[in-house]
Amino acid sequence: MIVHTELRRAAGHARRTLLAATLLQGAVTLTHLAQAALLALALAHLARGETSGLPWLLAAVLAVVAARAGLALWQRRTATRAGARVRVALRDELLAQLGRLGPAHLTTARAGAVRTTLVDGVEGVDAYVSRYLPQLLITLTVPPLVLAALAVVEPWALLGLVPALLLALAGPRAWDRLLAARGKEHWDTYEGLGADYLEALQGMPALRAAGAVGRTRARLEERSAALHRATVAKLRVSLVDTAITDLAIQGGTVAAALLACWSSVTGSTTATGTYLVLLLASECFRPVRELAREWHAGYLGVSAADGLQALRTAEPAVPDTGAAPAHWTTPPEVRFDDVRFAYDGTSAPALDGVSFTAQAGRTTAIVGPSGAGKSTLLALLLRHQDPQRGTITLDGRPTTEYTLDSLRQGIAVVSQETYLFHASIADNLRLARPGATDDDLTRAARVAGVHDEIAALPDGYATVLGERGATLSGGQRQRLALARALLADAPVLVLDEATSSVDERREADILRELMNAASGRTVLVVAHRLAAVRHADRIVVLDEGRVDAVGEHTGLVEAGGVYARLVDAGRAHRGELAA
Ligand SMILES: Nc1ncnc2c1ncn2[C@@H]1O[C@H](COP(=O)(O)OP(=O)(O)OP(=O)(O)O)[C@@H](O)[C@H]1O
Repeated sequence: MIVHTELRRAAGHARRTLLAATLLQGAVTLTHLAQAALLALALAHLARGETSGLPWLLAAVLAVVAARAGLALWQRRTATRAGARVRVALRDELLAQLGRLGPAHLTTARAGAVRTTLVDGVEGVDAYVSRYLPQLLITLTVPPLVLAALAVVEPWALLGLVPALLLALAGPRAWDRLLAARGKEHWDTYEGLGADYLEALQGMPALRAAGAVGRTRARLEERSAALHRATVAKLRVSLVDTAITDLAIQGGTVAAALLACWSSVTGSTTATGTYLVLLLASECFRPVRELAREWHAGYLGVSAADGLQALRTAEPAVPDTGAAPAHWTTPPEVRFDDVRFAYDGTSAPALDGVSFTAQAGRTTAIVGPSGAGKSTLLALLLRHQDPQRGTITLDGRPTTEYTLDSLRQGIAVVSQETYLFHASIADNLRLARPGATDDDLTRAARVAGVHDEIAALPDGYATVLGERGATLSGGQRQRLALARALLADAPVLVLDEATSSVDERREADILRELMNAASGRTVLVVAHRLAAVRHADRIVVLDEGRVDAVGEHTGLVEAGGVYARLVDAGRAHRGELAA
């Protein structure tokens, strides 16, 4: 009978439908009571040898049975509708929250665990809210009413029924704490296993390359065995619950029957009274029995409630307190001013005293050795995190003053990690702009240098991609992601190693086209291959979290320093490849 606050909150998403489902459940229960009363009357008639009224009583029983079938169907449909409403509302809410939390959340939470909460946890809440909760309300109201009715007919029967009912309802509560602990253990193991499987599936190429498939399989087997142990431990406690309930129900019914027989023998009650006690005593416990059954269906929801609450109430890495919409009419200037940022748990800052300006409508390249802080800089611009010191402004306004949604809509990003969905190429492109025409798609794909390859596919833009775009090469995936970002038509375009999987010649072509297409946007490009950024209007050289130099390609090469060393290293690398 555990009612977690999160589950009560979830029920609020379909309050009226749930109320209707509960009332219908009450009506179904009343048909059971009516049937028991009618049968008791029929049996009493038989005992007295009066057969005249019997056909009417039996016809009434049949009518009640038919009414129950209809009501039960109606009830199930209403409960299913309520559950679906709760499920949809909950998933909507959680997805919006995940959007607010941003990628920073997934560096601490495992994607598979979040998936389990979002899919299985929400399914569990549906079962709990739509099946267990209505039954709980019926159980708390109907048996007391039946007892009140029996008190009028045969008060002695209450001597057996009341203690049994109290034991059936309150007895299992002694195990609630243990059950909650076992439930949490079970859910944590279940979530962990889900996360492990997802990681193993996504990392299969790496596991195969490292010859680690066998070891991973053994680890997953051990995890499955741990889940089995947690399930058995949970069931053991749960079965004790059921055993106590069953014992109380059986004991109470037998006690009530004996007391009714005794009253009948001593002549203190009529035949009708005796049959009513015999049949209604069992009906008194029906809601308790059904509650125990629904408990097993809704138990997953109880176990998942903590996880759901944690996800729903998790604090985003940055507060969304800005009010200004990031709707710039002309491309904004992007300015970093004395920015310092250190990741949690690290002492050395990833960026320290970083100041530079990316001019409005121009292309600024950010280069530097691995670990220099380039990706961190872009993450701060997108407010996945906020700097601990300094400000980042767009159009003169700090990023913190813009609403998060509009800020992120105003900045289109193509990163090294492209994500394409299991959908057609056209649908993948239209993610950025659902209203884009076919001509818009073609134009963007041409600039990104992928149109000819798409057109050569048998289904062209209608070609359905495998999961994560698996049917395309790495370079094709990146160019599609590039086309998608161009379609977004955002005033700021960020390319984070966006052409790293594309061969060098094609990269130069794409970037030339891109500069033309993006003219009028503020573009920030991060690229390892310096040939890709040599034509940028301005190059910012980062080294160990600090700005080493800012300038143009020729000037930076002449000045020596980090940039010149990177250029030399690139030449040497190309030479090695050519040799
Ligand atoms: N999530 C994180 N937690 C802790 N430290 C991090 C995290 N991400 C990056 N760092 C550290 O911050 C520093 C800057 O990393 P960043 O990824 O910004 O460099 P980068 O220039 O983009 O490198 P690369 O060119 O290799 O992608 C590095 O020292 C890195 O180890």
